[in-house]
Formats: sequence, C-alpha cells, structure tokens
Amino acid sequence: MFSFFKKKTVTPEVPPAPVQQPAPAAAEPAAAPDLPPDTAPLAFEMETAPRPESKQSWMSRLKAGLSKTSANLSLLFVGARIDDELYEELEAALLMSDAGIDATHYLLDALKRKVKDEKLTDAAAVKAALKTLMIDLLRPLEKPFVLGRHQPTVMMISGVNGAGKTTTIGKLAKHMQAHGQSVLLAAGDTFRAAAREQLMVWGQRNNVTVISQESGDPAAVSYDAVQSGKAKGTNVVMIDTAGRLPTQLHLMEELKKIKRVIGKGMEGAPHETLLVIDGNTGQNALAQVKAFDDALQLSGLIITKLDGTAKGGVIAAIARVRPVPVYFIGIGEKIEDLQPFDAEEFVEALLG
Ligand SMILES: Nc1nc2c(ncn2[C@@H]2O[C@H](COP(=O)(O)OP(=O)(O)OP(=O)(O)O)[C@@H](O)[C@H]2O)c(=O)[nH]1
Repeated sequence: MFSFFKKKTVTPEVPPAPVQQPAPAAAEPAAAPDLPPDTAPLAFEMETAPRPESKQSWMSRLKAGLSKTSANLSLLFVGARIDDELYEELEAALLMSDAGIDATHYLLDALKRKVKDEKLTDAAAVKAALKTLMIDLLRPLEKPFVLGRHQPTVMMISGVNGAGKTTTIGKLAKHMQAHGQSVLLAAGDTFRAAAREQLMVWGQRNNVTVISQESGDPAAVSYDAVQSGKAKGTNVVMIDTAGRLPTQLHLMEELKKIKRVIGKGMEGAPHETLLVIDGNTGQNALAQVKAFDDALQLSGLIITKLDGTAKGGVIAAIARVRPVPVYFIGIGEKIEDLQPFDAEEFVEALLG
C-alpha cells in the first residue's frame, strides 16, 4: 500500500494534535483555541512517487475496471485507415464511454485538427494523439489534497444515496491517522439510525471520535463537531451527510444550511466541500456535479466504484462542462483502493 499524503517542508509552528481517543458522544460546547485561521502545524500533499509495486497493482486494477471502454477504443485503431469511418466509430465509442456530446465533439474536432496539422497517417500515431488530447483535457482536474492549513481542516461530504460517502470517509480517516493527523467525524446523517450506528462502530474500532445525535438537526451536529474539533485541537473534522437526490429540493436546501452553519462554527469553514459520485452512474454523474456545485460551490470530487461497470468517460464530460477538481478515485472497498486522481494514469487505463 502506498500513501497519498506527504509531509510538506513546513516548519511546525504548533505541535500536531494527539490522535483522539474514541469518545462517541455529543460534543460539549467549548471555546475555540487561540489560533490564527491559517496556522499550519503540518501540511500534507499528494505522494508523487508511490512505490512501484503498489502502483503496478493499482494500475492493473484500474485498467481492469475500465476495460470495457479501453477495449472499445483500442480496437478502433487496430489496422485502421484514417478516414471518416474511423472518426464516426470513435464518436460512437466516446459517447458509449459516457463522455457526452460536448466532450466527444471537442475531442474529435481537436483530433482532426491535430491529424491534419501534424500530417498523421498511422493509426497508432492517431491513437497517441487522442491520448495526449485527453490528458490535456483531464489534467486541470488534478489537484493535490493539502491538509494542515487550518486547525481543524473542516471537510463536508455530500452525495446521493449509496455513492460511497461513508466508506470513503473511513478510508480518508485511516490515511490521515497514519500520517499523525487526529480526525473527528460527524454523523450528519440524522435520518438513518443505521448510518449513524455504522459510523459509530467504525469510529470505535478505528480510534476515531464520532459526534452523533440520536435525532435532530444535521446542521447542529455539524456545528457541534466543528466546536469540538476546535476545542480539542483536532487536525481534521469530516462531516458525513445523508444521501440525497438533487431533485429533492428541500434536502438540497438543508445541505446549504449545513454548510452555512459550519461557517458559523468556524470562519472560512468548510475548507473542503466534497461530492462523492458513483462512477457507474454514467452521464447522471454530471447532472449530480452540476446540481451539488450549484448548491454548495464544491471544492472537489471523489469518484468511487471505478472497479465495477464504470465506463470512465464521464470524467471528460465533467472536465468540459463543470470542471470541479477530482481529488480521489476509488476502485474497491479496501483502504488502498482510494488514490489521488492522476490524469495521465487515468487516460492510460482508459485508452490502453
Ligand atoms: N466496488 C466498490 N464498492 C464501493 C466503493 N466505494 C464504496 N463501495 C460500496 O458502496 C456501498 C455504499 O457505500 P456507502 O459508503 O455506504 O455509501 P453512502 O454514500 O455513505 O450511502 P448512504 O449512507 O446510503 O447515502 C457499500 O457497499 C460500499 O462498500 C468502490 O470504490 N468500489
């Protein structure tokens, strides 16, 4: 397993907070510690050079996950002539991959131009040109996930039901703990007792404090969690929210309220407003990104389940239509199955 956080060369001004003992209870009201908002006791950013053996296994699994699309796209270029028929087949394959009309036409137009300008006649060279164009399209979505700029860093996590929010929070919490970051979770899903319990049990098992309330207002639970995080000097507060559809307008309003109330608990918070999307939801994922971004002004995405029946092309649609950075992608349920998004590696898996 390789890590995706690394220590930045920041001189600690304040010693890092100790890892919390599990204390699954409602937060006691407390005053904020006297820290400037941007105090950076520790800062972490992406690991840029993961261990080769782990990288290899990650790549082969990502490739397996996206094999449907890569098989379709790769086959097109085998012994192909560069003509209208190839472009038509490529258009169909890109649309089938969930890239959507906008990204598909953008890529095709750019490819045709490149083929002409560079006088490409060989199918392999055209495929390589498409790869370069896709990498250029997706690269702006790469963004390192940095911790340590705030004490605590407050993260709000949203998404539709079953997208993988809670699982992802668990994985992130473990990675953060492994790097000396103390983590506090807020069970903002006050509707489903089972969701709350799931998080509580997980917290106890993993030595992570979970703030929860039996019933009531998810905004209040989130506020309590921020207060508790500030009082205890916790490094990271992650706020889980109940799954909801963008069409459930009252629930989208509730999300906005949660965000506002978090901001009342700590100026500038949440520092990360994340949307978790299931990679198998195709073009609907784009609709989710738009709706949640309109409501919350997202700072980043996490795309899960790229190991299933995902086609992967929707990320090109996101890059064209609503380029919210993709912090992480997930290809399974184990902790090492969540890794930073890397455009080059993703396109390599997508195009073979
Ligand atoms: N195959 C696969 N399964 C995943 C991945 N991430 C999460 N899951 C599974 O997806 C299911 C739903 O995950 P949860 O984390 O409970 O999703 P949630 O968004 O919190 O769901 P709600 O609380 O209902 O809104 C679980 O069975 C997870 O194990 C992934 O990357 N790959």
